[in-house]
Amino acid sequence: MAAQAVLRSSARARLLSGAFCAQRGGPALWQHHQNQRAFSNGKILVEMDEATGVAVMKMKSPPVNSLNLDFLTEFSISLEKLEIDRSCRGLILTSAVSKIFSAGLDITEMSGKSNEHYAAFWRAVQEMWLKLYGSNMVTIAAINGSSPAGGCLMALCCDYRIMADNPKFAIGLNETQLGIVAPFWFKDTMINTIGNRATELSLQLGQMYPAPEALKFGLVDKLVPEDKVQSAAAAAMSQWLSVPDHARQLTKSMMRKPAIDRLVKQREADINNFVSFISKDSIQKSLQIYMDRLKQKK
Ligand SMILES: CC/C=C\C/C=C\C/C=C\CCC/C=C/C(=O)SCCNC(=O)CCNC(=O)[C@H](O)C(C)(C)COP(=O)(O)OP(=O)(O)OC[C@H]1O[C@@H](n2cnc3c(N)ncnc32)[C@H](O)[C@@H]1OP(=O)(O)O
Repeated sequence: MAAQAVLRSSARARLLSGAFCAQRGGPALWQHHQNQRAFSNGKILVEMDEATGVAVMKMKSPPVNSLNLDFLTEFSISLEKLEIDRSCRGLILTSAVSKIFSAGLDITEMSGKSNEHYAAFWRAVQEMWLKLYGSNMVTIAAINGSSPAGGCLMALCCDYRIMADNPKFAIGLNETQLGIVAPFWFKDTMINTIGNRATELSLQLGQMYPAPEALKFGLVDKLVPEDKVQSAAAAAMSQWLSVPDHARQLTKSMMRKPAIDRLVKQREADINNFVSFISKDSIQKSLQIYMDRLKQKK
């Protein structure tokens, strides 16, 4: 809990000091309507039901909800805002973009930029993971579309995953297919979900699993028809919220703290490692080839 407390208090200090917000022109304010509250800061919409204490966070950064520096900053601010709100007990993470949950890290943020930019970007990716994986809220991913790499990581950070039963939607950590490597904390998150052997296969092959296969591997917990994803997430949430918060939170922390502590201890080294890896000519070339292929498939 100590690392989590430090994280939470430093993030809270930043939030309250407005360091993030000043940079982005001020915090998004709650809008009230009956027993609903909502705020939006451009790429993310949050709607909270005050009666249930459940917030729904919708990623809305078309075309594919790729995780760029702006998105990640807004995501972390939004999450922190919910985390410090004592009336919010549960979070459903989903997408407002049709057919896509999230395309993962924005590849253009990892190509042709300065080392300073890579470092700031990676710090933001770490921050997203630390906050979501370490959240005290019940977190449920309502995966209503494809979810490669960083998108899969976001889903894996949640406590429970419900995916649309459509074989066209795939999920997985496909980094090796891009010629890059999932860092140890991506790997740890996957091991904690599906176990060591399945993770080894999955990561080495850079495997993307169509929804039915993802269910077999335990990468997601439940499949439901596409139009039932949100209602199934709400139903699962009420079951999770029937457990006393303090007991559930301590249990969650016990399960996740070793992985979180590991990154907290090595945060700067991990950033340096990312920067030296991603700035290599050979890696830049691989990413370029992958991006060219993506564009050519049209
Ligand atoms: C010992 C250890 C040593 C070293 C480790 C050290 C450090 C670690 C180093 C690196 C770690 C990096 C970890 C990286 C994680 C990631 O998340 S990488 C991103 C992976 N994502 C993908 O592979 C997704 C690629 N996209 C797709 O498969 C498809 O786009 C889609 C299935 C998501 C959607 O398909 P469609 O609906 O058909 O849409 P389009 O393909 O036409 O795409 C529309 C538009 O969006 C652009 N785009 C798609 N994905 C991305 C992306 N991730 N980033 C940026 N842009 C993206 C795509 O090019 C199209 O653009 P336009 O052509 O319209 O301009």
